[in-house]
Amino acid sequence: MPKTQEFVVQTAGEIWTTDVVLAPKAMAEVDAAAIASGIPGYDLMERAGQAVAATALRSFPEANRYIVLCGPGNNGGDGYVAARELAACGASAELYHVEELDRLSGDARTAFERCHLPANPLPTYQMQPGDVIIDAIFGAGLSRDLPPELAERINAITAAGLPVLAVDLPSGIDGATGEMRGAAFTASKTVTFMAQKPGHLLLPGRDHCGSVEIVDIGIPRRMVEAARGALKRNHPGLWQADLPRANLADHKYRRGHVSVFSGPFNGTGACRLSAAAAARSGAGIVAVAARRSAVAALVPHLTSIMLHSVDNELDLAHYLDDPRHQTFVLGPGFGDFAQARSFALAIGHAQRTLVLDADGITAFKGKVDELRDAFADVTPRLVLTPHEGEFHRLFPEIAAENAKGKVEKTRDAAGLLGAIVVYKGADTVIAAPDGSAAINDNAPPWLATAGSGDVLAGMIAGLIAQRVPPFAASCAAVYLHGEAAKLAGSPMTAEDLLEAITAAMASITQD
Ligand SMILES: NC(=O)C1=CN([C@@H]2O[C@H](COP(=O)(O)OP(=O)(O)OC[C@H]3O[C@@H](n4cnc5c(N)ncnc54)[C@H](OP(=O)(O)O)[C@@H]3O)[C@@H](O)[C@H]2O)[C@@H](O)CC1
Ligand SMILES: Nc1ncnc2c1ncn2[C@@H]1O[C@H](COP(=O)(O)OP(=O)(O)O)[C@@H](O)[C@H]1O
Ligand SMILES: [K+]
Repeated sequence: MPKTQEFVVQTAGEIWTTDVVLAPKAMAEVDAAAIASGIPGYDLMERAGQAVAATALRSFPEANRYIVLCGPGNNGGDGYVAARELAACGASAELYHVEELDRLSGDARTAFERCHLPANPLPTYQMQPGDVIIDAIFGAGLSRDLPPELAERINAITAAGLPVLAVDLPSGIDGATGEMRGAAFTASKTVTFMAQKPGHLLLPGRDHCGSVEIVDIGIPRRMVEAARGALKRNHPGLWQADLPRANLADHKYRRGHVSVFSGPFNGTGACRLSAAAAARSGAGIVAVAARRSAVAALVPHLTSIMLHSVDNELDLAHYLDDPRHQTFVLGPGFGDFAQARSFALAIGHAQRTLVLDADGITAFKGKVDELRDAFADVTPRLVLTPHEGEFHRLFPEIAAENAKGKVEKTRDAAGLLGAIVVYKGADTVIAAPDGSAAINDNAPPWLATAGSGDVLAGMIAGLIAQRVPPFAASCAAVYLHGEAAKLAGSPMTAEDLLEAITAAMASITQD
């Protein structure tokens, strides 16, 4: 079974786990569709505000005062409902508004009018120990940087260390991209509605949300599911069914062959990490393909992993004559950019599958078209695993589009290249040319250690070699990589990470 989720939807005690991620625009469309279907918009706001009040009482029972900060839109509307509910429960609730009250309209105005609590301008708020801030200033409608005086106020509250419960999103965090717009609250807890937004999962947004609670406010779940589009939170439910199952009729070649290219004589460690990771991920045979000058360095370090001498393009052509050699890793520690390019292109033209990492990515700086043409196919045969620096190097125009977040950038790169792109980091995004995308959030900080990227490239190849489709293989490998790091614990070396792959796989596979 999939592992338990950190995110839960609560409906009258019922707990619903969901991987749905909706950008604010998609959420607004769902909202509008629900209202068009006959559900009054104000009812949604009532349930949202009541859920916030319930969470405030449950999570911060020790509060002296609940300080509800309300913005000019529907996020503020949720705040007025929450304040009313808290006061009705006998709690001390005080209201502060950030804009002129005459700007309120629609459901937010109704919520304000039904609240019957005095509302004061935000600058009159005097912080006191024991205050709990309910942040209902901006949510999905944040459209620009915060005004400087509001940013200052938020920073002062943060500096005072008062606990913050955010409504939908911490104000200042862009729900679509996770970017901070001038300043942002750092919440202990965030209550959101129906589905996660990219800003809850992408950095820095994720670090500002605290724990995220997803509340069902009565929009039919089928509407949420129908709108989910192609963006998901990465978790085993997405790819578990694609993972290979042990089959008594298998032989080692049927369980997949992975070839990893080595670097030069003094740079063979990276390829050995990739090769070992491919083997640990279940590939039946793994081979290192090395330039002649590196063979002597590799011989003492390889046992179950085979070694082939592939010195030049002619050797590679012979190697590709063997139809069992289907899946390749090129880049970790490779060095020679010209040869990296010619090898990668030859693999592409030979209709094979390639995981291109590290130096293999950098080698195609300014030459993305050649790579795309060599791997052009109906289904992607190329997986690219750039970290931020490599992504900027290969896709400078996409990287410079400041209005776009990591999901859009990864999708654009995948579309441009016709490849699966795994844009690494603490919030790795995996995207396919058809727009499918997943955000990963299980990687512990200690995964950022030398060689862990080499391990990931090998894991992806190891799964692809076992016929897991490349997008599913990439999502699975990224998730298992994070799980393995958690099992290995901190501090961790890339070798420790390798050791933990088996247990990580066992923890999510059924057999
Ligand atoms: N989805 C659901 O199911 C439900 C969602 N609900 C709730 O609705 C929320 C979304 O409401 P929303 O669309 O009214 O947007 P919201 O975040 O209140 O902000 C818009 C206001 O802020 C202003 N503004 C923006 N940026 C600004 C800036 N930097 N500096 C200054 N002003 C700025 C903007 O002004 P404008 O850009 O128009 O000038 C406008 O006045 C959502 O987060 C959730 O809490 C529930 O009630 C019901 C069910
Ligand atoms: N702060 C972080 N928290 C969690 N995981 C991280 C963090 N930074 C990087 N990672 C992950 O660690 C791995 C590092 O890969 P890479 O940068 O290629 O390192 P190397 O080249 O040393 O192998 C990637 O899988 C990346 O997603
Ligand atoms: K908010």
